[in-house]
This record gives sequence, structure tokens and C-alpha cells, in this order.
Amino acid sequence: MIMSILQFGCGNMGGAMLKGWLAGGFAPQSFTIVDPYLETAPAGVRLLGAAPEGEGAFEVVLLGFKPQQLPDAARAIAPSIGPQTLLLSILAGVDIATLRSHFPLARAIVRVMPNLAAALGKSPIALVGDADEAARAQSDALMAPLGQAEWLSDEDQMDLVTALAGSGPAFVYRFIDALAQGAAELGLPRDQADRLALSMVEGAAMLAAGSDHAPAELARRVASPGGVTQVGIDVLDADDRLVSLMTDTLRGARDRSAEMTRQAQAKT
Ligand SMILES: NC(=O)C1=CN([C@@H]2O[C@H](COP(=O)(O)OP(=O)(O)OC[C@H]3O[C@@H](n4cnc5c(N)ncnc54)[C@H](O)[C@@H]3O)[C@@H](O)[C@H]2O)C=CC1
Ligand SMILES: O=C(O)[C@@H]1CCC=N1
Repeated sequence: MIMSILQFGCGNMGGAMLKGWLAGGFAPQSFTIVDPYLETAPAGVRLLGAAPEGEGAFEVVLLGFKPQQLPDAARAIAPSIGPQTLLLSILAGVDIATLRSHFPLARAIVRVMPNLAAALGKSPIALVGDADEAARAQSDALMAPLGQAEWLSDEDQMDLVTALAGSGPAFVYRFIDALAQGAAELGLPRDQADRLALSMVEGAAMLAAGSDHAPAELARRVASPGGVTQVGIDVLDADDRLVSLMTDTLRGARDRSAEMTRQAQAKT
């Protein structure tokens, strides 16, 4: 059976999800994409420049544009949402109550926080929703090709999870870049430092993902007593530097998500 999925916004994140769904075997004919700035869509996917008119409600509607665009976009989206519609939103900092006030008819509303690795089926995906068992099962089935989904027990956790799972790749990319920058400063050609840093992180992440041991234990195993690695780890641990840096990073991003949530509430 072909499901009708209407997706508003197909940029970086919406595009990654579409790619993951198509790679996971979803029929292209299931998808209608609305994106005023997108010029082409994958073969078989219907692309519209504006919300469909006179087509009634879709089974699934995904909101994938920038959070600040919601107040202006909501009126055009509303006719596609009816009492049978599962509304999925990846908008950072827009809570369920705000979504509900814009789309009162939706059968269920589920906030989804993925990251760009959805394109590879490797995204962590946090879910929280105003959804019954059937809508939760439908959401799980939709997320399955995109990565590993986890339901949050409380919507308040979404701001922090956005920082960790949604923004997280940016922090890892900066870490890789900083490793390469450090190695270049200490004498390696920059392009070689870039290659070595990236392939090191790729292999380390794959090993950790396939290991029964926690990352802290894996780090301990790399560090031979009295050897090279321990000296570097001691630098990371001095004054709890690395943990403090990560905590401050997540706190800042989490607080911005909470602030965006308040701003979106004020615009309902
Ligand atoms: N980029 C990321 O890694 C992540 C982004 N998100 C969320 O995903 C959403 C989109 O972010 P990005 O993909 O990074 O932004 P983006 O700017 O790459 O994509 C937004 C897309 O929305 C389209 N658009 C603009 N107005 C529209 C309208 N009225 N109707 C339909 N489409 C419209 C734009 O043409 C663009 O293609 C945001 O709400 C963000 O919070 C969530 C998790 C991770
Ligand atoms: O930076 C942002 O606001 C979005 C949410 C998570 C990743 N990108």
C-alpha cells in the first residue's frame, strides 16, 4: 500500500530524511514535497512550489522548514491536515502545544529530532508526542529506515536532546577540524592532517558502535600505561576540561532551543 506523505521543506534535514526513506525502500510515489526553492526532486517524487489545494488531508504530514517560518506557513498547510493525519515536526524549539494550536485537527502530533545521518539510516531519532499507540507505531515504522528511534518520557527533554542528537554532528565536525588544525600547527601538512583526523574518527566511532565496552573503557584500552596516549588524555582531563567544555556546549545549545520554544509560543 502506498502511504500519502506530504513534506513541507526539503532542505538539508528534510532532504536527508527523504533520501533515507527512499534508500530504505519507501515508494517515491508516496511523497509529495512542497518547497518553494527546490528545483528538482528524486525520480517519482512529486514536487510542488506551494501547498496542494483541493486534495484534502494526507495520512502523514512532515514539517521540515525553519522554525521561524511556521507562523507564516501554517495557514497554507492546515487544509492538508485532518482527523486522520499524523503530523510529524522536525522544527527545533517548537513544542507540541504550539503545533496543536496551529493544527487543531491533527489526529496525532509527534516531534522528531533526527540529524543529517538520516540519509544513511544512521541517525539517532528522539520522538515525543501527543499520540496514541497506533500513531506511535506508525511513527516508529516511519523512522525505522532513518536510524535508531527513542521515545522521550518528557517533552522538556527535547531541548537538550536537540543539542545532543540534532546539533551533535556539528560539534563532532568541529572536533575533527580542531584535531586537524592542532596537528597542522604541530607540523603536519593540513590536507594530510584533515584526512588522518577524519578517518581516525570514522574508524573509532565504528569500533565503539560495534563494541560491548563503553567509550571510557575503550579509551582506557588505547592508553598503554606509561605510554603516549595517557599523556594526551591527561591534558583532556586536567581541570575536567573536556567534560566542562562539552557540558557548556550542550547547555548553550539547549538554552537556545528553550528560548526558541518560548518565542514560538508567543507567536501563536
Ligand atoms: N540541519 C539539521 O541538521 C537539523 C535541522 N533540524 C530542523 O530541520 C528544519 C530544517 O532545517 P534545515 O534543513 O537545516 O534548513 P534548510 O534551510 O536547509 O531547509 C529548509 C527548507 O525549507 C524550504 N522552505 C522555506 N519556506 C517554506 C515553506 N513555506 N514551505 C515549505 N518549504 C519551505 C526551503 O526552501 C528549504 O529547502 C528546521 O526546523 C531545523 O530546526 C532538525 C534536526 C537537525
Ligand atoms: O541548529 C539548529 O537550530 C538545528 C536544530 C538541530 C540542528 N540544527
